[in-house]
Amino acid sequence: MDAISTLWKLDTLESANDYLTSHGSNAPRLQHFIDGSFGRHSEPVEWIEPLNPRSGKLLVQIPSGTVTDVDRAVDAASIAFLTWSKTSRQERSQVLMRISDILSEKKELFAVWESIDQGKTLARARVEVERAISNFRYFATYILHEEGAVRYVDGQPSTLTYEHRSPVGVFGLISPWNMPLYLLTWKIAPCLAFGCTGVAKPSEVTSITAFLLGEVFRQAKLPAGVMNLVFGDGPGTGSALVKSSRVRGVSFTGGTSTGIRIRQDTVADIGKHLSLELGGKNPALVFDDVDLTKAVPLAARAAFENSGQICLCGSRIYVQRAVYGKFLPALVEYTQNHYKLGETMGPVVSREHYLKIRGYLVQAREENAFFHMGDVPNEEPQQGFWIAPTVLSNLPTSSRVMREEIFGPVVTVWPFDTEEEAIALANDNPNGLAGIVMTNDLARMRRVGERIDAGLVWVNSWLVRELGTGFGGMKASGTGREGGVHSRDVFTNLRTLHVSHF
Ligand SMILES: NC(=O)C1=CN([C@@H]2O[C@H](COP(=O)(O)OP(=O)(O)OC[C@H]3O[C@@H](n4cnc5c(N)ncnc54)[C@H](O)[C@@H]3O)[C@@H](O)[C@H]2O)C=CC1
Ligand SMILES: O=C(O)/C=C/C=C(\O)C(=O)O
Repeated sequence: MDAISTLWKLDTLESANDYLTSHGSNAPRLQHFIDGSFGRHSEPVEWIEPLNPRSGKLLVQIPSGTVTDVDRAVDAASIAFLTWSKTSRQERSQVLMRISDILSEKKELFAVWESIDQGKTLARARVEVERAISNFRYFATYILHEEGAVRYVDGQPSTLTYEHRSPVGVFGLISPWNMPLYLLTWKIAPCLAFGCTGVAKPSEVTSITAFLLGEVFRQAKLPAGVMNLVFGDGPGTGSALVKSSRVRGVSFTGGTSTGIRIRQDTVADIGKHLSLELGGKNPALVFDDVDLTKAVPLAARAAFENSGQICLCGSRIYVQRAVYGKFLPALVEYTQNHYKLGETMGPVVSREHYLKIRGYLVQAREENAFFHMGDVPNEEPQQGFWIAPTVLSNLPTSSRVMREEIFGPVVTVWPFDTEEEAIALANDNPNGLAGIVMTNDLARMRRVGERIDAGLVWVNSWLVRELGTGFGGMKASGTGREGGVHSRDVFTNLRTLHVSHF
C-alpha cells in the first residue's frame, strides 16, 4: 500500500504509534504531489530520513526534490495559472471552503501526525490544525468581500481612476518545521484565494502533514497543478524553487540567515515579490504595577509554548526591580507545575536543533549564568530530543544567549528600573518581530507599546491573532507583512488605471 493510503487511515495516536513501531526500518516514503497526483520522483532518489523527536528513531523518508522535480512542479503551476488566475472569486472561494471542510473532517488525523512529526503535544497540535482550517476559511471569504473605489481624477471630471489587481503568477511557498501545517497553510490559502498558483516546500524536518494536505487537495478537486508539493531540503530543493525565473514570488518563513540567502538569490530578479518572515528574540516587559498571578502564567506561556519553538516567543524577560525578586521564583514555580516534559511539553524537533540549543546552554554555563531551573542537557540526546524548560539569569546583556534566537525552551530574566531603560533593553537587539508589555497602566500600554521596535506588540496578552491584521517583523525579522490586505499585496500586482475619452 502506498504511503498516503496507509497514513490517511491512522487517525489516532495509538494506531499511528503502533504502525511506527511495526514498520521498523521500512519507514513510509512520502511522494511529491505534482499536477494533481502523488507520483514519480526523478531518479536516483536521495531520501532524507527525519527522526521521531520523541524516540530518536527513524520516522519517515522524504524524497529530496531535484531541480527536475522542481521544474516539473513549476511547469504544472505555470500551466494551471492560465486558468486559475481567471477562475471567478466565487469558484476559488468554494474550492477553498471544500479544502477547509475536508481538513476539518480529518482534523484529528492531522493533529496526530503533527504531534508525532514535530514533537508538539497533541493539545498544541489540535490548536494549530484549527488555525490551518481558519486560514482557508478566512481567505475563502475575504476575496468575496473586497471593495474597490473608482473616482474622478481631481480637477479632471472626465477621467476616472481606479486600482486594478491581478494575481502575480506562480509562487514558491517555503515553510519551517515549528508549526508545519499552520504556517504552510498561512501561505497556501492566500496564494490560492488571490488567484496565484504555487509550489509549496515544507521543511524537510517535518513534511508529513503537508503530504496529507496533498490528499485533501485531491479530494477537494483543486484543479491539477494549482498547488504542488515538493519535498526536500533547503540548499537543494528550496533554493532551486526560489531561483526559478518562472516563480514570480516567494513567501518564506524560517531562520534569518536563510531569509538573507533568499534575498541574495533573488536580488537580480527585481520584479519577484518577496515576503520574508524571519526569526525573533522577543522581549517581554513586566512592569511593577501588574498582578503577578496573571503576569507569571503569561510570561511562562510566551516562553515555553511549543517548547519555545515559535518565532513569537518571549525569550527575553525584563522585570521591573520592585517585583523582580517575587517574579523570578514565581516563574520557576509556575513552570515546574505546568510544563512537564512528556506530559504538557514535548521534545525539541530534531537532533540538530537539540545540539544547537545545548550549545547556548553550555555557553550560559561558561558565562556563569544562574540556572534557576533546567541544566545543560547530555552531549548526546538519549531516546528523543528532550530539553527541560530552562530559566536563566545573571548573563551579560552582550551574551549571545541574550541576543540570538535560541528557538527552544530557554528564557533569560533581567531586571530594569525605569520605563526608558525597559524600552532601550527591549530594542537593543537586531531582531524586531514581537514584543510583550505587561502593565496595568493604560497610558503606559500605548506609550511603551508604540515604541517597541517590533512588527507585533501584545499588551497583557500573547499570540492573540486576528487574521486580517498585518503579521511580520521589523529590522532583521523580515520583509513585508502578511494577513488580510497585506497578503493581497503579496499575491497580487497593482496597476492604477486612468480612463478618459477623446
Ligand atoms: N519562524 C522562525 O522564526 C523560524 C526560525 N528558525 C530558526 O532558524 C534556525 C535554523 O532552522 P532551520 O530549520 O535550519 O531553518 P531554515 O530557515 O533553514 O528552514 C526553513 C525553510 O527554509 C528552507 N530553506 C533552507 N535553506 C534554503 C534556501 N537556501 N533556499 C530556499 N529555502 C531554504 C528549509 O528547507 C525550510 O523549508 C532555527 O534554529 C531557528 O533559530 C527556524 C524555523 C522557523
Ligand atoms: O501566525 C501566527 O499566529 C504564528 C506564526 C508563527 C510563526 O511565524 C513562527 O513561529 O515562525
